Amino acid sequence: MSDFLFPLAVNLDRAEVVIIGGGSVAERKAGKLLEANAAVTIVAPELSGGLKKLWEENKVGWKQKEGEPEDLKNAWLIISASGDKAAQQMIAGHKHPWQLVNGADNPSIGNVAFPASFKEDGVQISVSSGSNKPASVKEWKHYLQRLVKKQ
Ligand SMILES: C[C@@]1(CC(=O)O)c2cc3[nH]c(cc4nc(cc5[nH]c(cc(n2)[C@H]1CCC(=O)O)[C@@](C)(CC(=O)O)[C@@H]5CCC(=O)O)C(CC(=O)O)=C4CCC(=O)O)c(CCC(=O)O)c3CC(=O)O
Ligand SMILES: NC(=O)C1=CN([C@@H]2O[C@H](COP(=O)(O)OP(=O)(O)OC[C@H]3O[C@@H](n4cnc5c(N)ncnc54)[C@H](O)[C@@H]3O)[C@@H](O)[C@H]2O)C=CC1
Repeated sequence: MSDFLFPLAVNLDRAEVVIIGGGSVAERKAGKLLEANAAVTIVAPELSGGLKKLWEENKVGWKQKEGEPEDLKNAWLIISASGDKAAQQMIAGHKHPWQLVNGADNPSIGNVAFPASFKEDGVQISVSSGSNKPASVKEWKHYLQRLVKKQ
């Protein structure tokens, strides 16, 4: 991933998002994407409890298998969240150049990252490190939240 990421605020309404992996990381990403009304499909042999519930409630799709090139075809955004090297290589090798990839389990295969965000008074405030510093962006988010609340 480049060390400069362009901040773009995106409308995800009904956008096709494919998540390869069905564990706790996939569950956190799916939760945020559903808030934005994206159309989320999980590809994974097994699902976490939270994702299983979302699938039972018809809120996400589920292909119960390992990720394959075919699964990426219609995705606007692909999220790599399996922690499986073979799946990461499959995504890096088969994604189209115009597709967005979030390398949640391996930032080097991705071109987009999820910032740490909060909303206050109708304004969304997002923090991104431009590299891979999730703990640092989380601290900045908490600092900014405290600052905004004081006023
Ligand atoms: C590159 C990036 C790609 C991406 O995922 O988009 C990425 C990558 C990785 N994160 C890792 C660890 C954790 N990340 C979190 C949490 C968050 N991570 C987020 C973003 C990003 N994480 C992107 C960069 C953002 C930037 O720097 O600008 C946030 C902001 C947004 C979100 O995820 O939604 C959200 C906080 C939101 C908030 O609080 O608001 C927690 C949980 C926690 O801290 O509570 C843990 C510890 C989990 C544990 O240990 O249990 C690991 C190590 C894996 C390992 O070593 O095992 C990798 C991969 C690697 O480094 O290889
Ligand atoms: N970006 C972030 O915020 C964070 C990233 N991570 C990284 O993300 C990865 C996943 O973490 P967890 O969700 O906690 O793991 P987990 O072990 O709970 O879940 C892994 C999931 O991937 C599935 N899977 C395994 N091989 C697969 C394949 N070939 N195709 C499709 N699905 C497959 C499993 O069935 C399971 O559903 C780890 O590599 C970890 O290092 C971890 C914490 C935070």
